[in-house]
Amino acid sequence: MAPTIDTKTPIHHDLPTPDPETPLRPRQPYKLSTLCVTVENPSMKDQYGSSSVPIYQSATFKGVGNEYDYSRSGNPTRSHLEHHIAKISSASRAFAVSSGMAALDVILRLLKPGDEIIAGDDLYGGTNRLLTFIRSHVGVTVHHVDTTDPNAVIPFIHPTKTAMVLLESPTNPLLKIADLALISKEVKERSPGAIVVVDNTMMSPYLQRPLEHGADIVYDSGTKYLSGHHDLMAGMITCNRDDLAKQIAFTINSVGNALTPIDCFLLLRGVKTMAVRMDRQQTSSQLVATYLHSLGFKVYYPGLPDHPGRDIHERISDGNGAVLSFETGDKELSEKIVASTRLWGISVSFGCVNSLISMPCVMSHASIDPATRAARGLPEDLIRLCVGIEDPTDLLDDLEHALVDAGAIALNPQQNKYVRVPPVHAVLNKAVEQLAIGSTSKNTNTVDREWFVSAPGKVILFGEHAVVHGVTAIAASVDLRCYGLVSPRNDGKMSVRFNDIDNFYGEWEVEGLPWDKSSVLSKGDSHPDELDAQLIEAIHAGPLKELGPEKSQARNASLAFLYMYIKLAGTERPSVHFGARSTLPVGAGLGSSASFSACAATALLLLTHRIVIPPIPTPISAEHPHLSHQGRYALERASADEANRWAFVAEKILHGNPSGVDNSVAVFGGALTYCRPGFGKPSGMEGIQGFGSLRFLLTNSKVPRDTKKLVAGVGLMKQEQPEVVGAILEAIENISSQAKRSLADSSEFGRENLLRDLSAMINENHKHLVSLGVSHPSLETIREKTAASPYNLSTKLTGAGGGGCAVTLIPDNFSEASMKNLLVELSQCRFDPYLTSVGGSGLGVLSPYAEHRSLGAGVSRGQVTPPETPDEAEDVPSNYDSIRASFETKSTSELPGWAHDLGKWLYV
Ligand SMILES: Nc1ncnc2c1ncn2[C@@H]1O[C@H](COP(=O)(O)OP(=O)(O)OP(=O)(O)O)[C@@H](O)[C@H]1O
Ligand SMILES: C[C@@](O)(CCO)CC(=O)[O-]
Repeated sequence: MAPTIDTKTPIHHDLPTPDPETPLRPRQPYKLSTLCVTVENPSMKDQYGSSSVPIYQSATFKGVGNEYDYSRSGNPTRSHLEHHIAKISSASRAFAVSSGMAALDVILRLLKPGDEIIAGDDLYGGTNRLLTFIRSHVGVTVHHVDTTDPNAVIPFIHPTKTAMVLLESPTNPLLKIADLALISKEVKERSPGAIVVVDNTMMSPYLQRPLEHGADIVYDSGTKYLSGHHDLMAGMITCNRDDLAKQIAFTINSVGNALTPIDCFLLLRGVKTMAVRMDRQQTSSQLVATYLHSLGFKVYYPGLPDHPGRDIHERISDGNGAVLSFETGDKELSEKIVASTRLWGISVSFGCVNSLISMPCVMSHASIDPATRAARGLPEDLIRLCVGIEDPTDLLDDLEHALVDAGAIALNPQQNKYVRVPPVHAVLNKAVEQLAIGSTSKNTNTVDREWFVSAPGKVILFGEHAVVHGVTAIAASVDLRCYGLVSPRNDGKMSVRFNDIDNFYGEWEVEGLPWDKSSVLSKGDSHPDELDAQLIEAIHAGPLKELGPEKSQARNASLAFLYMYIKLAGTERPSVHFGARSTLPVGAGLGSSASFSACAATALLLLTHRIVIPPIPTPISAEHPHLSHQGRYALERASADEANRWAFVAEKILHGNPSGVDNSVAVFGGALTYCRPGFGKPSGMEGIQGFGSLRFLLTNSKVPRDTKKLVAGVGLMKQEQPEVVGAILEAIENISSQAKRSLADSSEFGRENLLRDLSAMINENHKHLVSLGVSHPSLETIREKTAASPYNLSTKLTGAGGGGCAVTLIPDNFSEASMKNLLVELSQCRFDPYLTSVGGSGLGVLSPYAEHRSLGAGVSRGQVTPPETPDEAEDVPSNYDSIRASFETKSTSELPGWAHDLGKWLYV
């Protein structure tokens, strides 16, 4: 069957420039983006006026001598697509086939044995593979040359033998630029019969139309930008020469690789949005390229000022596209970066609305053998980025996290910005970490066994108790912290000291602990959801058997620590001491247990190398703006997540049924909304802005209470009166979500309105907590005192209630004199009032690097002997100066300043 395509009559492009309305108001031709979205073919009007081209899903058409008879030869949906692509490609003819490679195959069938091709040396791997095939099976000679240099092409042009010059610009993946116009001219002058073919996939017709620059045939993989969604495969061939169009149509019809009607439909739909997609994608690409370039990576992108082909590219194209690549200097490092991204999908191909990352040498270009890759200058460590339409901030943030996780960049605390780590160091550092992680030998490095950590307490503004049952809570860190220090012993014992709980000291033989009652967790394993009841029982019956009910606080804290020690240190069993100290009131609703849990978990995770501190970055000269760092993020997110998971384990031991909000604030700091998983709705935490500017008064009623019991009490009430409690939970959820909205829109909303609304919500939330039975007369007294004239303040209980602390919102216009009076009044009632700021840093670790330590600040070995401490420190190597003695003897008020002065703290 002959193709139905009429190759003689050029396509009449629709949407011609409109006539001027008056000579004074000339009208411009429509822009390409308008043409892209307007799919109209004046010679194929739809009988029903459908606004979208219908899918003619029919293999055959009835009748004889009609325009369409068999879909291999022609199909109305395909005709529409071909007409449209021709229109936006400055072409008279277009052909749609089943893939980009099918398009090239059709084009290469123009060749005959003995012909010569000149092709680029940085071609897509699939192109290369097909060229190799036709070389051996058709007897065509292929010359690979650097087409970025027209002078390199000229010597290969033979007046009669050169049948085809195959060009790509920019090339994939090195983004080399070929002067399509100049090469076309040179070829035509020297070998008039040669055909110039351009693979335009990297640019799409929206950004580059090589037919306008002298090319004879252009092809595109329609799978990429033309369709834009990676939901179809297609190839497009365009040309302006009838002789070539005839041969191409003949081949497509003979081979039967024309595009199916449904794919034609999808492709046509995709093309309509191509202009907006490409605009967004290339704007983001420019940001990504600039960012990587500023870090000192070798970046290939024509939008960068130092790109060698930039001038030529600007002349022949309308934009820089959305593919770029960069070198890291090390293949292994590149593999780590690629594996560490979350938003950037690891995938071959490009042109999709989603961003992709790949390593050409192991993916799209793997079909080129390594020697050839090397000969063509394709770096093995090259990473290709294909930028999508996601928010560029997220793309940059994800990339930055991947670079940090892989060790390619690291925070330079002096400069407070990320800088590139020279590749050798990055790989070495990571190798050292790996070694440490993989080590099973007893740790002999003393410094490796001293870790000083700290974590903040929290104030819950809305949603305590309800959060345990799936309601969203709003909480923020407070400027009171727990500190944890793990330090070495060398006598086969392990010990704990809890200064804040009657200065409790406990000591055990390491080998005497109930190791056999615990299943050892492998390095990569997470703790299961359920606590190991057998281990808990064994710890109670063994190491803790002497601690009676009067020592329940110490017993619980020791249990939490021993449990994690046995679970985490099972293979190493280091002889260490752990001390905890807090500037927070213990058991008062300000999250003392969560900050203790975060400290104990983190110290143990560092001790057992399950989390590691990022290597010290080596500064480079190039400045670059830090994208996400706001005084935090010096500790990697993965480490923070792991610390948070284990802090939650300790919280379970201390609390019974914690929601996880307290430990999340202790680890991540700031202010956040938190919703516990498992309630059939979106869970997790989200940072909130606008909280940090609020002022709060915390008042400790000093009435002791037990969070575990209070939480269990609400749980019981829920079981007994599900409807009553359900309604309360719903009301609290409404408060939280309204508060979240108000805080998020505070600038629009107005500060005064925000404070007024928050006050009202505080009162309402407290009433619901009263209904849940978790208030206390002392808390009601604090409420009355703060609500009375002239203060008129709103107060609610915070945390578990039943005593503990109340939180009062302080309006901006609250006078200092009133504050003074209120503080006096509350103190006279024997309460402890405390003005606090919220939203500070989360988990912190004192940097282990000598460069970050302040000499002398913490050194006290031999100066002070901690009370009741055995002399085990004598066994510690003499070149080691522990900070333990000072840690255990500083007064609570001195503690934060002393810790701060020890050196650089790295925060989550
Ligand atoms: N500095 C510390 N040293 C040792 N153990 C501590 C320390 N801080 C808290 N704990 C442990 O946490 C327990 C207190 O937890 P509890 O949940 O009752 O209070 P909270 O966490 O301050 O209040 P909330 O959970 O309502 O915020 C203590 O009994 C102790 O076991
Ligand atoms: C009472 C509670 O909601 C907050 C304790 O600070 C318990 C929890 O969420 O784990």
